[in-house]
Amino acid sequence: MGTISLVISPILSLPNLNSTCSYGFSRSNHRFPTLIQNKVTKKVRVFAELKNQSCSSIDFSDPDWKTKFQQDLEQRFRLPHINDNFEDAVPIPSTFCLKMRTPLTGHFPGNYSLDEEWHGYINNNDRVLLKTIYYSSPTSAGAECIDPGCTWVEQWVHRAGPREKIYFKPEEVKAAIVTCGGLCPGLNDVIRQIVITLEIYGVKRTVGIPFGYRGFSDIELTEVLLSRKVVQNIHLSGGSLLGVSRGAPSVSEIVDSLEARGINMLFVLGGNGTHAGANAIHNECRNRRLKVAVVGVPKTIDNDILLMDKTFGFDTAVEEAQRAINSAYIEAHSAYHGIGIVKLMGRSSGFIAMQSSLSSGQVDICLIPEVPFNIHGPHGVLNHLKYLLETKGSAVVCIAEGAGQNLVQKTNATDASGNIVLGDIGVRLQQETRKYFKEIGIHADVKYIDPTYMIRACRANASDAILCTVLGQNAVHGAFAGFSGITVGIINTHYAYLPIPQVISHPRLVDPNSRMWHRCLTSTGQPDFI
Ligand SMILES: Nc1ncnc2c1ncn2[C@@H]1O[C@H](COP(=O)(O)OP(=O)(O)OP(=O)(O)O)[C@@H](O)[C@H]1O
Ligand SMILES: O=P(O)(O)OC[C@H]1O[C@](O)(CO)[C@@H](O)[C@@H]1O
Ligand SMILES: [Mg+2]
Repeated sequence: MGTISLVISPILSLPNLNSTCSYGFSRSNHRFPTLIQNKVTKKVRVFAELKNQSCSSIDFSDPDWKTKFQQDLEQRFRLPHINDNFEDAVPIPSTFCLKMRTPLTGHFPGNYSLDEEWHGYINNNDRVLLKTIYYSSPTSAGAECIDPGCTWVEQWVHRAGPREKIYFKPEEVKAAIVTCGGLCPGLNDVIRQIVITLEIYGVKRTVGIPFGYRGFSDIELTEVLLSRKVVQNIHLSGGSLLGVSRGAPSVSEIVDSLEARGINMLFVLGGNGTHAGANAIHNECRNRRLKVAVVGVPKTIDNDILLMDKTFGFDTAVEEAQRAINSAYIEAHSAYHGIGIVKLMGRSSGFIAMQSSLSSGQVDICLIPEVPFNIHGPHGVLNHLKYLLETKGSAVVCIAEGAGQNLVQKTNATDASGNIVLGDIGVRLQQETRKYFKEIGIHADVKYIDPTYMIRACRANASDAILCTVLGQNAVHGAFAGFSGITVGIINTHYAYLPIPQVISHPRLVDPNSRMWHRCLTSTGQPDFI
């Protein structure tokens, strides 16, 4: 498939607020922007994320800036392929059948002609449009602009799905699946679909690596044989059939283990840390000239992976959070001057808190990491709670675990993967609320709910189950197509392959200038707390 480098590619452009240059106006105190002067817009906000990108070095007075910019992006979104290392690798016709084949014969039923015009595979030149809104001005709500004039630039990424030609003979494949990081609804659904799809291609050897990357080095842990029969019902429960862990052996140890086990397809389910690991494994395999396809499937209830509409597990988390919020509401509503506080997950990003608040319609105050707030003072949260008790009689607060970290004691601790252990803002807010109302002599009945692990451990809801199914299948198609160092995601409701570094350079964040955050504010009716 020399097509990888020869594609007549639609031009790719910078993709997302969270990973691109972005010019626009923020409604309130975004924690990143710095103000710079600009001829066109007088003042534009440039998000710190662009430090990773080339935008700051673009000379917009150059008439060719757009072309140069697009060439750069096309390069960045090019999918790494085993052909890069094995130029003589010869593809074979896909063994993945789009028409039903009978399990007994392994053949297509009749009426399938090879020269049929429609064959249903994805063409390597197919693309998915990353951005679908034309912003006529950087002042438009949520505007994500590349240049100060907010020029329209088409942004394309590679469409996911089965290719006509494959780079692995199924009988030579030993595939492995590993699930890392924290739990997330849908892990079992993805494992199941990967196993099933591999079998459809004709793979006979698929194994699960137990307890995340740890399973590669811990000799007490043995790989689990996986088949359609083994995984048939695993999606009916939450968690991961294979187990998860944080912390890991070195990349070199992992690749030693891959070599020793004869694994040549590795499916890695995890968040940004796991994907950083997957990319490092992919690079190490390249360095050692091993023909191994490493494909990620982004997993995180936090929804903090760049470029994607959402990650699997997020929808379920939002749905499950409704129960906690509703309980907090009922408690608060049934008490004299009741205040219900719910803490939801979201280490760096407030997506779960924002969407759960929006969805429930029962939240009066939503606090997320991306938007600074004060607890005390005339504009503080407590003063607004007082107002709510006086006017409504009760109040519900939904707070993300990563919110207000400047207001809690730093722990200076990290978990086994190196993630910072956060101070408990939920407990702090609860304590401060009790103290405040006691001090001002107003009765307040404060109830605190922390449902975090209950939300993470449940099985995927229907919408996530479908997402998992498509992602799992596409991960296998990507590996067979010869891509490595890639991940798969849903973008504007379509499915795409992306080079791993493009989605993990930093966590995806709620944009305080986005329509969604503004909708949340409209719904809660909360003021700025600064
Ligand atoms: N930069 C990195 N390079 C190699 N491996 C990494 C890197 N960062 C994390 N890992 C490994 O990836 C695994 C998962 O990382 P982590 O615990 O951060 O979870 P995650 O994938 O980010 O998921 P979650 O969303 O649950 O935090 C761990 O085994 C960790 O050691
Ligand atoms: O307690 P654990 O397993 O380290 O996981 C906690 C973290 O995992 C996440 O759920 C992401 O998977 C974060 O929201 C949270 O901070
Ligand atoms: Mg992480």
